[in-house]
Amino acid sequence: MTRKTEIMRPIIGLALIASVLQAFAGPVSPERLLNAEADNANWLSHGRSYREQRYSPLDQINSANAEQLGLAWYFETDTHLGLETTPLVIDGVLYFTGAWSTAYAVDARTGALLWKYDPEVPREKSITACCGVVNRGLAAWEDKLYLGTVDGRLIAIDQESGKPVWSTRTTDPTKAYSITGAPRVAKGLVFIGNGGSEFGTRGYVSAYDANTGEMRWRWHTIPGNPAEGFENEAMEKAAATWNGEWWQYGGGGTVWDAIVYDPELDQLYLGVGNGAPHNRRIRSPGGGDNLYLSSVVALDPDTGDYLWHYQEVPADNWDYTASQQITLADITWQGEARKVIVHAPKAGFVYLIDRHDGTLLSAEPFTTVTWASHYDMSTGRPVEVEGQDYDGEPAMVYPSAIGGHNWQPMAYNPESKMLYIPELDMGMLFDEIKAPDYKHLKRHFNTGYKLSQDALPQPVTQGILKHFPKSHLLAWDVEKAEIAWKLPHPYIHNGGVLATGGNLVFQGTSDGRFLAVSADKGEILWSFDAQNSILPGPVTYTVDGEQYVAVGVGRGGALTMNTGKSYPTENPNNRIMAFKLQGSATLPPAPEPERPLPPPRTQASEAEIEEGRKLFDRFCARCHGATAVGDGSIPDMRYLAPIWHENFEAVVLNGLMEQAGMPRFDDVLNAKQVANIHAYVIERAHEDHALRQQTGWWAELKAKATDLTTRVMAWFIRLTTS
Ligand SMILES: O=C(O)c1cc(C(=O)O)c2c(n1)C(=O)C(=O)c1cc(C(=O)O)[nH]c1-2
Ligand SMILES: [Ca+2]
Repeated sequence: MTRKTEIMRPIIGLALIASVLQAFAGPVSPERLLNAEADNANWLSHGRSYREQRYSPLDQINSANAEQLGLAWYFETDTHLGLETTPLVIDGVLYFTGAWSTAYAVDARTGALLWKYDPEVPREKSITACCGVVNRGLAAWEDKLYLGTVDGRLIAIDQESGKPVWSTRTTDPTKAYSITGAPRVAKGLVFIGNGGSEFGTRGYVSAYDANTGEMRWRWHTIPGNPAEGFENEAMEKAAATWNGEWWQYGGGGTVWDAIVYDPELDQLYLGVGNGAPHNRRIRSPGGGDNLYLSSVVALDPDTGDYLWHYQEVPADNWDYTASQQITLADITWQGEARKVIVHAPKAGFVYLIDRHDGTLLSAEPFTTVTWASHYDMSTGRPVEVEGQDYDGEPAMVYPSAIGGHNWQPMAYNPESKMLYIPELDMGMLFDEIKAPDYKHLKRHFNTGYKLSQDALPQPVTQGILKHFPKSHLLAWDVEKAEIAWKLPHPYIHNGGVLATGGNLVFQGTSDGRFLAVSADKGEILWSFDAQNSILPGPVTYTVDGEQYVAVGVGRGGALTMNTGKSYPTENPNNRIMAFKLQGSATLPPAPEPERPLPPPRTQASEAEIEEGRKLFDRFCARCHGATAVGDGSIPDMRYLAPIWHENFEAVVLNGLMEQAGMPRFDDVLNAKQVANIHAYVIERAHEDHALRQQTGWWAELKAKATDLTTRVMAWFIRLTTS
């Protein structure tokens, strides 16, 4: 080596560091987003980079020192209605969202609040948020952040001040649309979809100018009424795969979570949702694949023109959305280098899809799957199992409508080619409502099967001991298309995943533990008691050279609201918690739950209470929980204070508490029916109270089981208390 190069070396080094620092500071420029994977200090977009792998190379916290992790700080939001957010981390600031589509900015080192932006969503909107008034996060572009609101607005916020810059309506307010997903940004455009298929909507994605909010294009995922003409050729082609008058029911296909830009191939991928109603015989009598339901669709990001699609579940019948996280990877598949989409949606298979043209390379089950035996690789189509379509006969189907994996983010390590999936191994009984009895209700679930606590696996008839609902953290070897290891969790519906270069995988659990797990072996190395369930995906970042891991804590969303609480103390407000090595902050003790005594039993007959139970299952359980066991995010019907019993009818029928988010039900219920629901709720309160009066280990176990539910537990309780 010459003397000159020896002198040059540190100078070049310094210049490199300076240019890297420059690239990684200030507004979130297009270049910064394209290079997000190398920007270890930050978490610039929903899935960390455009490839949405949720992998960070940071290794200061690693499998050798993870047991020294501790709480660095926590930030308490002012609601308890569910936290599904993935925070963005931009130059020392965390930007995240909470219930009612509220956005927050906090100091990444201390958790101190910098600003809060509340878009003031009208509270009556809660009725058409299928799965809670939750929000999964923000997108950043230059000096702005983008927020989708549960009432269907897309809002640009100034990053520094938290003040709105522009706002636009992306949905028709007279229809049951909602937004829970994070917007995505690329090429100066903000992409946003919506939810609402359970109520009967037609899905679409829109692109808006990031600076002005002007709409550039909109692409519907399914055809509308052919008599009104088709928006494009893709819709005309799709219409040939539908029958009947599907547009009367909306048809579905909402893009409520995954939208991913592929900078290498300059394509935009949509995860398209389920059919509306779920029951295909009502939705499209006469059959058909019902394109583009349950498909991954590729569009031209500039124009919204259709490029290709792959339909994972033709003629969806089970709420099998393809909306779940889309991850981009470069792998070797059967000896060839391939650019693939790695997808593990509700239907229970890991799909490898070629990003060039949508060719299916592999589809292998990662959980119990009974609806299809396998995929025919010559056609790319699933082979459905007879009887699983619940045509005439009820059928226990795996996965359930919640899916083998839902919105909880997974993580993919591009070095080891390992995918970490928060899995749910659970089935559900589909019991069809036949076409003449089916009534479409505007503000309520329209599934085409019975919504009942009896939809749960029944121990005797369904071999429950073999098929007790379970949940695992799965390590899936993508190139081998098989499970590498499985970490079982004690309860269902666990949180999203983060993978790091420190041989670690982070995941929160339903029973309130935040875990560091060794990535190679699946061993729990560290665990923290977070006092509440953890559902979203964690993120990691550095400030002043120190690595942090942050995660949202709090119940809410489809599954916890329906299955009840799995944490024994009262749920505190939703929080963001950040951890670091030697972190020494502590949480105040969680309060004990208050359990007011139930009022005297009513005069209602057994038949009336049973009628109340059915109505509760149909209209109330999706938020207040099966068997009226609440998850703590909204009032638990077993522990209502006297004032709510006195005003029960006014609350349920007349919207007395509408401004707090409790919808009115006078469109579907009358006073007599509400009285029956009330009688059922009081009965459940007495059952619960009696259970808690008993002593001994058996009684204790049962009392515990009433909170630590899963609906199977609910069934068990009903059996053992009746
Ligand atoms: O079809 C739809 O429009 C739609 C929307 C959403 C949503 O926006 O949250 C969910 C679902 N479906 C869904 O099927 C589902 O399991 C689900 C879970 C959750 C959640 O936040 O926990 N949302 C949704
Ligand atoms: Ca759905």
